[in-house]
Amino acid sequence: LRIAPVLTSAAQVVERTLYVHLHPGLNLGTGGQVRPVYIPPLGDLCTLISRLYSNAADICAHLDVRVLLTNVRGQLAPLSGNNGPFATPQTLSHSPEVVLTDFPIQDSGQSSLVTQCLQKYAGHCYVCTSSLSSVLLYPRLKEVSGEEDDDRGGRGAQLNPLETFSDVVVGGTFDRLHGAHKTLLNISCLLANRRFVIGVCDQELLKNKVLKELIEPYDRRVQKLQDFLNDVKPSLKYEIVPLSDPFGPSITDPELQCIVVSEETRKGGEAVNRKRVENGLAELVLYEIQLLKDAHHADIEEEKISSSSLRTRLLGTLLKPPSPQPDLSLDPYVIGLTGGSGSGKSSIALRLEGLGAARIDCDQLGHEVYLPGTSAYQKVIQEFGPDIVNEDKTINRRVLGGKVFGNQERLKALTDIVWPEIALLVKKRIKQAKEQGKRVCVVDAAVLLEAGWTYLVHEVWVATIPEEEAVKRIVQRDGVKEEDALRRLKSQWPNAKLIEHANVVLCTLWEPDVTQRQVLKAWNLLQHRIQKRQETTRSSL
Ligand SMILES: CC(=O)SCCNC(=O)CCNC(=O)[C@H](O)C(C)(C)COP(=O)(O)OP(=O)(O)OC[C@H]1O[C@@H](n2cnc3c(N)ncnc32)[C@H](O)[C@@H]1OP(=O)(O)O
Repeated sequence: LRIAPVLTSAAQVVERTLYVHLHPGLNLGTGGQVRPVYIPPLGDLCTLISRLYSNAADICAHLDVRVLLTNVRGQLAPLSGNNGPFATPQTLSHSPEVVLTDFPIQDSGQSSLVTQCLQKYAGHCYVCTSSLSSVLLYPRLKEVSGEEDDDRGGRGAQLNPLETFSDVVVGGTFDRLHGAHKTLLNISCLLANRRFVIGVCDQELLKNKVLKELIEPYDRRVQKLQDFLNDVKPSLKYEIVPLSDPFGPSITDPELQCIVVSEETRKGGEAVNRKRVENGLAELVLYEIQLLKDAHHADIEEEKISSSSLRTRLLGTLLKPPSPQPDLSLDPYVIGLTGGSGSGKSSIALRLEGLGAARIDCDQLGHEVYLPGTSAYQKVIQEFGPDIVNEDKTINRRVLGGKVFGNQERLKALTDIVWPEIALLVKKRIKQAKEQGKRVCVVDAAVLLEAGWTYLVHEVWVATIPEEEAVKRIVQRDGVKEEDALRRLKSQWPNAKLIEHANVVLCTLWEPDVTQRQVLKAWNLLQHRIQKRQETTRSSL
């Protein structure tokens, strides 16, 4: 009952990392020296950890919350010396700058005694900054009655000791480490006495994930795991290994005793045990944790806290700041919208036009450069032969497309002729848009990045869709064969490479109104950015 109000009031003080140190019954009111105590691993502690992270996801999702377990110790684990926990202060990856407590003081005269005592206590346990300060929180505790009140009394609490194990294993993708991951990791640390093995999905196992191109690189995910685990329980031996199949070391490591699973991955845990038996190894104890519910999930997102929901929320937001373009006027602000064939890029461009942008369709401009009498017309016929000319002297683009799509060399011969001509037309259209008073231009260009046109735009926005879905759409829309659709896609950059260069990513995989909401979000955020940049430019003049 205290968790939510305490987190709410702590979130007003903390900007980045909130470490949670547990000390049941901590009394700071005596004026004497207070020392940390060992806490036995109880089932109750698992509930507390899970509630802490679930409340934190609701209340202070911007904070990196970490529950520290250095002073949790099973009876079987050997004690090092007689000094109790924190014989020397523990170094955390972010040294605490302020220590907070919700210890209730009796009267205001007591506060300086309590804060002094608290600072000494914090300094004994952790290496803190020399300017460590302390803050007394006054959480607004809700009046409670009935069922909730009973819960405070411990109804349903598990005061039984938790069975712990020497070697524990878990597996997962661990993309954008969130509260549900932290619950899983923290509880696993609680269960493990000696070694904790973490399998991290990579390569093949990521193939079918939603928005897989937005998954953090393996090294970054591992780095975040190490950083978190070293803070939580530095005494454990951590082994982080890449998983290229669903089992990894869980089916071959004879020393493992327990695997931590969720309701969703329980079947996977059972499969691990079948394989272990086949391999002549003892079965693992399956410890199941509850999935954390995501109070803010949208209709296309999962009900549980999940990385795919977090990735979905990134759509339309600024993923990386645009590189400065000192030679490009800020008026109008130019968005280069690109994406593979069938990615739904044109529907996004149309929506942006509806919101007030000037839309420049480069496929359309590309067609204009083939008109008889233009400077590209003769060059293209010379390069590709007279069989691309229709009876009425126009260029048959379908025939030309057949010659270039799927043949990098021939496509390059064509684009070397037409891209400079199309770029001239784009610049002309941007100028016209400015004259019409448009503040934003959207350059809808299928191969903007391949053409090196980033010098023409302030930001790159990428429309993305999984390749299989793109093939389906192209076949349906253009009535071409599947292999032709694939050939067209292969002549463009893959999604992952496009996204690497993107400032903003949009995905049209779901219903049209979901895309519209993403576009609106991206547009609104863009308006803020434009305003800010213009203010900065004005103030620097
Ligand atoms: C930098 C830019 O993005 S400019 C715009 C793209 N245009 C070019 O690169 C010029 C070269 N391409 C062309 O001239 C024409 O596409 C042709 C002649 C090859 C074929 O013309 P058409 O049969 O009328 O096809 P169309 O121009 O509609 O293009 C078909 C698809 O191929 C894509 N495409 C066009 N050019 C290229 C290219 N150079 N590389 C890969 N894909 C391309 C189009 O964007 C379109 O994708 P969509 O499914 O998302 O609409």
